[in-house]
Amino acid sequence: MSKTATLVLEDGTTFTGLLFGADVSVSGEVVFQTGMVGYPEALTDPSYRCQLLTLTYPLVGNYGIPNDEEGEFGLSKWFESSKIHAAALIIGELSDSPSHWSSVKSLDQWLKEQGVPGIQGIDTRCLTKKIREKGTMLGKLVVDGTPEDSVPFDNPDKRNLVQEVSMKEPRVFNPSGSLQITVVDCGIKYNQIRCLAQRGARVTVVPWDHPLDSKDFDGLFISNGPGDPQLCQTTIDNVRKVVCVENPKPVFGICLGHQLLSLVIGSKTYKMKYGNRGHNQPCIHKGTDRCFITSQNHGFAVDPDTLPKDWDVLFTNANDHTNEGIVHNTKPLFSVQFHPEHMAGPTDLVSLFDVFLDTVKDHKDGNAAKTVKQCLMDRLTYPGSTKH
Ligand SMILES: NC(=O)CC[C@H](N)C(=O)O
Repeated sequence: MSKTATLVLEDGTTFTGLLFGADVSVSGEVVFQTGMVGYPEALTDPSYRCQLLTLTYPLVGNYGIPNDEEGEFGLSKWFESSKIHAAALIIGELSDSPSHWSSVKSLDQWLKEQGVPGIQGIDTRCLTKKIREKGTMLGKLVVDGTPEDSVPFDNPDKRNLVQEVSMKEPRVFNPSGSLQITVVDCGIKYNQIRCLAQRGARVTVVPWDHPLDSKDFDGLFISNGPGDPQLCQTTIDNVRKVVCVENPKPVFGICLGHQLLSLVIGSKTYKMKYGNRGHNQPCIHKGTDRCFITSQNHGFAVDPDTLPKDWDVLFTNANDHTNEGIVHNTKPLFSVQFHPEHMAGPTDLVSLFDVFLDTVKDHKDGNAAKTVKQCLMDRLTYPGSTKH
């Protein structure tokens, strides 16, 4: 018989459910994600660190958990990092009979092994509506028998979470690649490394606070990661040294990387009411007006009204009109808020990696006839369109 557990929100609301996974009480920030699939990828995404992740899809775990096999470039084939980073999983109903060719264990078993608790039997629709009305809240999952006061609320926005998840030493992937890309690891998802390496890059992943020197790379990539971007001052200062120069090497940032690039150039970021997490977020590309469906996982956003004059908005969210990307008008610098590389999400914009690496190659060869802004425009224009 499963133990019961209680989810306590900072406004005093409680939800009681059944414990699964590890028998441990935790606290953090309660967020919701609307994806219908992708729980192995989401749970191992370092951007979810210290978050109690609510999945709005009603039945979770039905395709089980795959074996952690090594795939291309020595990266885990199915997971986005080496372990679960979310603090807890909150769901409606747990499937106890997973069925899929790749499944080797149940979600319950995996969470137990990883020391992460889950709670099921929660009215996730009610919980999500509450978060949408009141905004993201702190919360704790308290296992039956544990005194509630012994688990204090813990605000992850007060800590530099990036430092906790970033690699400690530089590491090279695809050493025979021809274009040298330095990747600042702020909590990177493996598929970002894979997307760069698959396109011929030699990828050197460096820790979040690694000093940067343009002589060391042909292009710079800034990864996703957890927490408030304003707490990454060391990364901001390091990136500024290579970006705010007359002729910077090409730069591409994703999610936290987008927020950090924005802070580097003097724009502002803010905490959103409840963020955007899911695999069906529509983003409009400025210039072609085309709408692309994207995967997202973020709680902070860039204020586009604070962009310097030589920068432009690249994408805007069609639901809430928040900023989804920026691009320099003439220099090879751009970044996006969404995840073009997402494994469980749409691949509409995975070609942004091609644009980045083509730009890196052209710059390396002294061949950059077009701005990256124009290259993005060319790539994203509908093939049959007569408009542009
Ligand atoms: N996925 C990410 O990189 C998230 C970025 C940042 N931590 C946010 O929540 O907005």
